[in-house]
Amino acid sequence: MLSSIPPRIFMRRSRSLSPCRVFQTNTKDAARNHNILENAVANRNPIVSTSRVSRRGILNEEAKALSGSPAVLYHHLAPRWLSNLQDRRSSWASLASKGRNNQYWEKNGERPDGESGNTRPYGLACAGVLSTAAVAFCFKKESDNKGDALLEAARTNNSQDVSRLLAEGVEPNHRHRLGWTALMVAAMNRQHSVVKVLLESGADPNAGDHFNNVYDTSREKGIHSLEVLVSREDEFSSRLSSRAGFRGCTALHYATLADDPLTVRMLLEKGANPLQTNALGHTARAYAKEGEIQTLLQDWEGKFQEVQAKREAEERRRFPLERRLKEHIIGQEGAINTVASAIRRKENGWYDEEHPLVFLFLGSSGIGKTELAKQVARYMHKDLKKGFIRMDMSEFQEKHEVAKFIGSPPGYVGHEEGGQLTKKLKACPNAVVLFDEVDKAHPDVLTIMLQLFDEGRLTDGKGKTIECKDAIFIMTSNVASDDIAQHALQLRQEAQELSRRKMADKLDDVQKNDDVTISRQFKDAVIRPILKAHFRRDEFLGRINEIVYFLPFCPSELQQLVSKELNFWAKKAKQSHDITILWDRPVLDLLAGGYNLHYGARSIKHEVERRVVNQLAAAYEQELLPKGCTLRLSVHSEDRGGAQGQEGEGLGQSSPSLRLEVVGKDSKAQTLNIRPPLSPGH
Ligand SMILES: Nc1ncnc2c1ncn2[C@@H]1O[C@H](COP(=O)(O)OP(=O)(O)OP(=O)(O)O)[C@@H](O)[C@H]1O
Repeated sequence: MLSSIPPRIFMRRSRSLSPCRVFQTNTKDAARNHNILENAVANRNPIVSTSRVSRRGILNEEAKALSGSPAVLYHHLAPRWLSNLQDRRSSWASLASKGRNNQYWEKNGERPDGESGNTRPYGLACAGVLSTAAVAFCFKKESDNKGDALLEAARTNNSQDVSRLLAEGVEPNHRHRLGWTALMVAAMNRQHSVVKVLLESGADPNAGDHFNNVYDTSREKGIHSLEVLVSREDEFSSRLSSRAGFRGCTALHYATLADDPLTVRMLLEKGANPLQTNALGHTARAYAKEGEIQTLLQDWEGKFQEVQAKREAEERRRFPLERRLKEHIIGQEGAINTVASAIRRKENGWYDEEHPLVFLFLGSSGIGKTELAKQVARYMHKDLKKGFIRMDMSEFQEKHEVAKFIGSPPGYVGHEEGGQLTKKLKACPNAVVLFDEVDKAHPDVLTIMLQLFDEGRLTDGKGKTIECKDAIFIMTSNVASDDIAQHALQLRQEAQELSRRKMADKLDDVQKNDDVTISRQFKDAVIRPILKAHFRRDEFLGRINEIVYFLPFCPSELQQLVSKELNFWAKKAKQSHDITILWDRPVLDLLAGGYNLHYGARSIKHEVERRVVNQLAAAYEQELLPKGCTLRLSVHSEDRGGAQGQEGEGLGQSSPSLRLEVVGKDSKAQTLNIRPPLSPGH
């Protein structure tokens, strides 16, 4: 029977239990401590479920209370282990005898096939395999595993061994197979000299623990929970609760839990971030006892915030928002500058704090209105998902749909659900909120939006008020988009005419510039009246901080859009099929010809898919593209019909078409003869 117990459990070190001692315990104690494991399973993560952070919840109170007396600790823990082992042993035996080996054991041993009808031999075989697996598992942690030796030396405060191992090239951030680092072990066990050596050797004080709790880790790693518990207590610390969540805890969190001001100070001085939170969102200070560590962390948080603010300001100066936005958005310089300036005013405190920032993005479809809003959200909230709220206002065209927006009042259907906007704003009151196609919203919805823009707060159907003065609201609309596009095209034509004339007159100040600016006069005389007629309320338009104009793309921007698309597909071809795609400038011009003013960048995407990606897919299907080949795209304009089937275009046309060639190792190109998918021979 004993052979089915992982031998590792018998090999616990002095701090825990020796095998003989385990079995010397009296059964009365065992009964008292019975079912600890099951209770723990039933209550997986008490820390998550309680909103209040408590040291007591995370520290293993039993061990903490008894830590001063090893003898008492032994007597306390021994029955618990005995009872757990007995429980496990009987459950393994029963599983084995039923021929239902569990996942853990399947991982460690081979399950014989085809023995479903003969459960007894299978059960015995399993028991044998289980014990073999357990032995193998025990020996897996060999002393020659230098990374693990480092962890062990950190735990036992053997700074000489730590230094030697580091000098031999062991990675200072080496992790235990269950997720923690040597620095965390040393911090939790108050091993000051080891903490010092590790920090000096480059151990990262901000690395977070991958271990969450015994049960999650057991599931994730496919290791038995008892085994995980033993490892955590033996190789990390027995002072911590097996149920609390530790994922993301740094060495600073552990030093705080260990109530060790010296280590806390050492870590802070070596760059530990006191504002860093664990997976539960708690900083180290949340686990500090009142007193020295609490004050120390509070002081450093203040210092850190100052340094962080300075660093961010410096970063903004070095890499201004305009440049960041231009990395993702082609053209639309005027729109980018307007938005970036407004955000800069807000970030630097040069704005009206009583009102949120409100933009109206105007322009035709597919020219980057939504994309700009997304990039602003990304800048403001990094990659935080809830920092960007998108509301499709065409869903709020009817009067009764106001309820969907902010929630129904008490007694009405859907009251409990709450409103779509209010729910999301509650989760992130300073989000970037996009109201797409705002012109489609019902006037009653606009009234609510006006209140939101005006007061920077919103009351939901349950009567709860959400303060959102720090939010950024962006409305988009296609209203007046044709007028804007026509005006921009006209301005561009005039600018080109002017530069042509200047060139002809050999004047110096010729500007080769496709950028045009919508004139104030056009805005006042054309756009304002259209908006007024549409929204029918001056106060609504009056609350908009900036009306931002998006203009149709000029030829050079279209080429950039085509390049962006081709690069996207080339990357995909390389990653998925090891095919290299090359193209030249005329290809960009040819594909840019597919631009449609009404569909914007979407028409370019579509053109690239139609003329390039469809051909690639057909060629691949017909096995014309061997793995590792190079494919060249070029424009072919001879009046000889072109390679049959290329792009599926007709024969005998003189209009330029796209040619796909495979370039061989000898640099010779061979035109692909792609059969149209519907050809009879296919
Ligand atoms: N200026 C641009 N630079 C780069 N990509 C763009 C640009 N404009 C549009 N796109 C791309 O085209 C697609 C559609 O763009 P977006 O959603 O921003 O259009 P929109 O102006 O909001 O149009 P709609 O009014 O139809 O919502 C996106 O994939 C986007 O990445």
